[in-house]
Amino acid sequence: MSLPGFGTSISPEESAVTSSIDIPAFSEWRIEVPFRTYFKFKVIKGVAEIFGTELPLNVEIQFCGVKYAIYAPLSEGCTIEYATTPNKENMTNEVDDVVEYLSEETVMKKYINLHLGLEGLRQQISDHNIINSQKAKNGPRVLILGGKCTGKTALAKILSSYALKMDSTPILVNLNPRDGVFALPGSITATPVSDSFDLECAGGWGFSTTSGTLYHNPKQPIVKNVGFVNFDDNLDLYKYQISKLGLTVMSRVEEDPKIKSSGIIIDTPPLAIKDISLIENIISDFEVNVIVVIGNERLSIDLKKKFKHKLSSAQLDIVKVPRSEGAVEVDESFVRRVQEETIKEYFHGNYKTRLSPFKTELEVRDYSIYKGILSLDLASTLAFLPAGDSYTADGEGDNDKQEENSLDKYYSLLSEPSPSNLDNSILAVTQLAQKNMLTKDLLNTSVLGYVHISKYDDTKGKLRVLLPFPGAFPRNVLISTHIGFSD
Ligand SMILES: Nc1ncnc2c1ncn2[C@@H]1O[C@H](COP(=O)(O)OP(=O)(O)OP(=O)(O)O)[C@@H](O)[C@H]1O
Repeated sequence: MSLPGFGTSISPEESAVTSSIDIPAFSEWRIEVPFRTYFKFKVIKGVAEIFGTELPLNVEIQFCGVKYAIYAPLSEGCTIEYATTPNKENMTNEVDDVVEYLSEETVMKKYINLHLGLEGLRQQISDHNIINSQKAKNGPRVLILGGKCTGKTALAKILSSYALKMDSTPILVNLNPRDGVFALPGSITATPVSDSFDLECAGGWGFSTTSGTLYHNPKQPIVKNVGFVNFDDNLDLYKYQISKLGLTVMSRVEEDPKIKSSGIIIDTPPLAIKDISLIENIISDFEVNVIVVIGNERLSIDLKKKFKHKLSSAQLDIVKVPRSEGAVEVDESFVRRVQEETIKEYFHGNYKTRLSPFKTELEVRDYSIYKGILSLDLASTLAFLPAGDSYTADGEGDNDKQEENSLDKYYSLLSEPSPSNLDNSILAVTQLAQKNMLTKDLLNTSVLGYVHISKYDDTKGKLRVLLPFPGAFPRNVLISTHIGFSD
């Protein structure tokens, strides 16, 4: 058992026995569970929540590979019973210790105040919209900004979960392609949050409708492909996809009065003032009217200077909130492991929901496969072109008319598929049928789902493919991502 406020380690052997802990009111119990350990627990008394999602009473919950805070939001506090066991799926008997400590220094009250401010706006707008249905207004469009691992995603989860508790349905937008939010890493998504998150899933989000009808209500995201985990691997493609996602979200908002008054919550990759043109794009694409800056005074001052005109005309509010001490730096190997778990779960499910993926073979010649261009590769390609020439997917020269249909900054056709560029990779299946496809359609399409290529047999021209469910595979255009995975 730990002393409040001090980190200790629980080794899985010593804790085959169940222990319990009382979390005092308005404190959080921070836990870091490694991938080789299962942390099983249940709330046996009081109310407990993780990043705004309330935990059920007396129901066993299981985590592995997470850094979470269990918060007691009510004055009676709560009691948790827990035990740790080795994660057998790792095929090793080695286990790692869980790090845990109780903290009274939580920022949750400040985050709840922020939520209450947003909820006040939603109520005013909802009342206005009932009376003026012809001139209905949009709910708050909140952009969360901050440095690396400052708890942006945790705050996005808290604000969405609390909005849901007040019967709102905000759209949660994830612009960080490192995270797979109801989709695979390498994408940006927008998801109406109409039910709670499934914290036991990789990343703490839940399944999407691609997995079918499940134990926990699956969500239906709008997905745009980026194909990279680092947003600046091709900034032009990233910005383009953000603007297309913004258009889709803003038209979705118009179709549904509840979503319209609930507003939008946007999570971002770590951005600084040097990324101001990207920040300006996001603000205009999603009509952002509230910016929340986490723990970075300099950034909030710089933004206030930059958007002075919008602040004075009350078009924009900039709010600074403190960073939680619990938000910890995660290393590259941890991020990669969460990405792998997200991909594994997409095809195979998890311990609670087993899915039945389907293996099949496809003829490569039946498909057009495109691949996102890395900015670095583009720079070297352009360096080899004679002056005045531009590279297009059709291999034709440059002129004004072709410019708008040109893919040259974004995608190139994989004209020579090979094991080196296809084996162990993820392909996004677009909504585009191959027939009569225009290059600009490829940029504007959304992602229908993903497949995994385990092997490309170049002598037979066949791809060995894993699909999330059985059935005929649509002859749609495919986009090969830079996301590797071996099943
Ligand atoms: N209060 C907290 N207690 C314990 N862990 C926390 C807390 N807040 C956040 N974390 C954890 O700290 C890590 C970093 O937080 P988070 O992912 O929210 O930051 P981020 O700013 O979105 O990161 P990135 O810069 O990678 O986008 C995550 O593993 C998250 O679960």
